[in-house]
Amino acid sequence: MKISEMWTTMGSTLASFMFLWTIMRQYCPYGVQRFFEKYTHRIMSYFYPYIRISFHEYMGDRLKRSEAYAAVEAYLSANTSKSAKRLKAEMGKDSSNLVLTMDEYERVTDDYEGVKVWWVSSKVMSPTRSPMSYYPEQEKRFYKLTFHSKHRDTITGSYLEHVMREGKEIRLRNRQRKLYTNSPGYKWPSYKQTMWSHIVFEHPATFDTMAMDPEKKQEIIEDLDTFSKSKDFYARIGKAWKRGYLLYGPPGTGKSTMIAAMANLLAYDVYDLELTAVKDNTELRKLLIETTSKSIIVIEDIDCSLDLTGQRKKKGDKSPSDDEADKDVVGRKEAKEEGGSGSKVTLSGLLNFIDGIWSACGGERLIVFTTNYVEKLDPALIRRGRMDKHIQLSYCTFDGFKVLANNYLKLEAHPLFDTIERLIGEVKITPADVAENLMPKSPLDDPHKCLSNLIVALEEAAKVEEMKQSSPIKEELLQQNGSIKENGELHGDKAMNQCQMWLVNDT
Ligand SMILES: Nc1ncnc2c1ncn2[C@@H]1O[C@H](COP(=O)(O)OP(=O)(O)OP(=O)(O)O)[C@@H](O)[C@H]1O
Ligand SMILES: [Mg+2]
Repeated sequence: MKISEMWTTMGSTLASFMFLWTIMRQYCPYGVQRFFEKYTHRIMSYFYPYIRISFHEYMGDRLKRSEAYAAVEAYLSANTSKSAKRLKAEMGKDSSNLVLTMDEYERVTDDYEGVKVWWVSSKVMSPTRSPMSYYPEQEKRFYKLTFHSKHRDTITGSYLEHVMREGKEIRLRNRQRKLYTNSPGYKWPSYKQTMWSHIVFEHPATFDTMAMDPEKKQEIIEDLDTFSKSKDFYARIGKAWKRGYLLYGPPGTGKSTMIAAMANLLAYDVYDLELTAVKDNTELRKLLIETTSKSIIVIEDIDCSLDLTGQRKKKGDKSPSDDEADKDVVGRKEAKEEGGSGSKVTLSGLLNFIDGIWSACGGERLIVFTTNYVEKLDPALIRRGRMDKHIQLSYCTFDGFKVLANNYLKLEAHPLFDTIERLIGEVKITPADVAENLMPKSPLDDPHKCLSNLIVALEEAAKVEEMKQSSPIKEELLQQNGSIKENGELHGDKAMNQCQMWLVNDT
């Protein structure tokens, strides 16, 4: 018998067998079905000497996207996009180029040390849980690798290691850094939907553009650098690879800017956690699990986010100076209660979030809190181990001013610098205020004009300081009347007039 005839006979026999099997299945008891399936599989594998390995996008309870799947995706996008015929295009890093990956159900080949392997990208739709369920149908994507069984050791050993290593490197190179936020409001319950929504992170701040004491700046850079290279060290000392930073200081001193600079220095993603939008401690934990490594988890204005500060205080344990800040906290809480979406996150939930058992998953993460009122925070929240490094950001110094002058006006020296150096040592002015004065307001504003604006602002602020010291008028009174600061801007004239009026009334 000719070979072609043999194949034809075999094909038709198999087809008849499959047909019979389909009919039999309907009437066979389950046990008999299993028995047949098991042996069919064995017979098939005897004739079919190929091995298949699947890489599913979500494993287990689907809490996290599989790292292996992501690495394979990156590897294939770089190595096989030239041979694949159907491709998916996505915007790559810096939105400047397109990244091509294999489209679904596409098949490509790869060669490794003379061994040929096949990759197929595929997906299956998982059925909904019940006919009445409002869970949408889930897409389960996966890549399937097929190779001859005689190459088993090479493929499961060095080839897969090579794919993972290269895939991870490509992912790091092509990664668009992201700024995540936990979006409030109702979410359609779905396994696939993540707890975070994101946009591309494109903040231009760097440590070079930060106005602060140069030594302190260097110390922070070194600390961050050391942290990012300390994987083995953390493993050796038995600590989760994460570090807490507490940034505190008056408004406009650069806390948020520093977070952006940190993210840019280490090329990390940023997770901006809005605590008031987190329903309860369980949701907080889910959010934590969904963060990836190489990221900064930020909770801004931690003192205002929730009433975490007052929970351990007994009634009547308040100092009068606490009242001002407390108003903010209470105000927000009341607003939430009115809206009916109050958060049930507790202090202990937050403490566990930072260094509970779950906090170790993922690794290489910074947790950053910012606050204007460090003294109002619960000591447990900011103890070393949770918030390892406390960084105070303060009013602008002359060194800080020089950085800003260089950023805004490209000036390294100017005859007016001496005056500014003298004045800036006498008054408290935030870098945000200095920056605003240095900003050219019209095309005709030259550096001399901008520096003069700053000098005027500094002189007015100095006069106000002087009057405050020589009169019984309290600083709070001035600030309550909104005379010194309105929307974060320095209003010297207004403040001066107010002071003079009060002085006249006083005498
Ligand atoms: N140290 C600084 N170096 C450079 N620019 C700064 C610095 N501090 C503030 N600025 C400028 O002022 C603006 C406000 O700063 P930023 O938002 O970082 O202040 P903040 O400390 O986070 O204030 P808040 O406590 O109100 O959140 C920024 O856009 C930045 O341009
Ligand atoms: Mg801020």
